[in-house]
Amino acid sequence: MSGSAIGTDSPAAEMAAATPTVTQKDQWMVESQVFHTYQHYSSLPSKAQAVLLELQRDKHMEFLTKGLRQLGPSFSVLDANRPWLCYWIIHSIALLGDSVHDNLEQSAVDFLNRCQDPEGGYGGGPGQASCFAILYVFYRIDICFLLPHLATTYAAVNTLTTLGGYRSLSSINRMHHGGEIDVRACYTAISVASALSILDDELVQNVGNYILSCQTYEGGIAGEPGSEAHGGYTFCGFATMLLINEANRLDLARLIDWVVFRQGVEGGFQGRTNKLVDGCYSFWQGNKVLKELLSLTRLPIVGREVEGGFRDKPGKNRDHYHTCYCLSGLSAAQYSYSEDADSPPLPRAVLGPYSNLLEPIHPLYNVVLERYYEAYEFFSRR
Ligand SMILES: CC(C)=CCC/C(C)=C/CC/C(C)=C/COP(=O)(O)OP(=O)(O)O
Ligand SMILES: [Zn+2]
Repeated sequence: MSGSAIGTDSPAAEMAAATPTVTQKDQWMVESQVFHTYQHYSSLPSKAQAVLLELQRDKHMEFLTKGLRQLGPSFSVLDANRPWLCYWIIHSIALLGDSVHDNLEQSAVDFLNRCQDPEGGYGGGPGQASCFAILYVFYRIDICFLLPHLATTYAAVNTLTTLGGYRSLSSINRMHHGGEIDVRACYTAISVASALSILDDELVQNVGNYILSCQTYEGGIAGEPGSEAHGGYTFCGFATMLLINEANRLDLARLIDWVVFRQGVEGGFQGRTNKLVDGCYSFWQGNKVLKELLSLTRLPIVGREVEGGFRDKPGKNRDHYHTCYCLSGLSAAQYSYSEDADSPPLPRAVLGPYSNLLEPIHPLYNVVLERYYEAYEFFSRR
């Protein structure tokens, strides 16, 4: 899909003509150069080097589909993160403009359905409560005992939105009671309620006051009142304030200052003061939500381009979380200059060849934009 976003009269044709042939050795040279850059805090790769940074879509797809298959034929691996793994992998695949095979899609929908609590919300997997987990492990009794949780509910709803279609969207029961208290919980609850068109005054009551109480003296937002400001929670807090139309209550000038100063000289963002940059903050901090900052956004090139997948920083192992958020941050940066989703980004907004262009995301929910529209249509009519 990404390729088709390039118009015939697009300046991408110019860029494509200028793109040199890239060997695997070039790829490694560029990556090791960036690694060197990262180690010594000097400068970003030059334009000539950047043009060699071609996204290895096939390798990323291989890594991602292998990850889904490793969950087992009915996603039976015992891991409380399975709804998150589904989201990180399936959203990454959608960002690459690809889709999962129909039988894997069916397994994902069935699995998430088994994680769903009859009262609403999703747990980390069927059989997550300890005594029932023992039954599950020893007797393979999939009794669907659930411990619904806001974070896994967000992951499940975003996965089902990304899969799209009647089978997937109609499997969501739009009810849930209770939950934990912090800024991530505010975001996951408000994001899910908004995406499913069930946001109401009762749910929104006091949420803005709570988030205001988490904005720190530095200007960023902490997970709880009195804690340190952090990029992940700053995204959650700010996105929530936008979703409930209360963003202007925050001290936006200090918030912007805080985010700008989180950008490292090597490109990319650190999550908090005096910490190292990490690829996932390219989404949490570099996202279009913080629009004023977009012209400053640069991505650390942390792809494991030969084997597929992305990682926190060079030297670390690849994982599905960082693959999801590096690709999400990359997409946000690529579309940062675009006025609307219908006009494809200019080549200068796409690091490397124009074929690196990913699908656009909805910056508040972090699902591919067209899947968000489909879900919006679906739920706003029910
Ligand atoms: C919706 C959703 C999933 C939200 C999650 C938001 C998020 C990423 C919160 C970050 C939590 C946190 C304090 C990480 C610090 O990890 P660290 O100390 O290992 O990292 P650091 O050195 O970069 O701070
Ligand atoms: Zn990270």
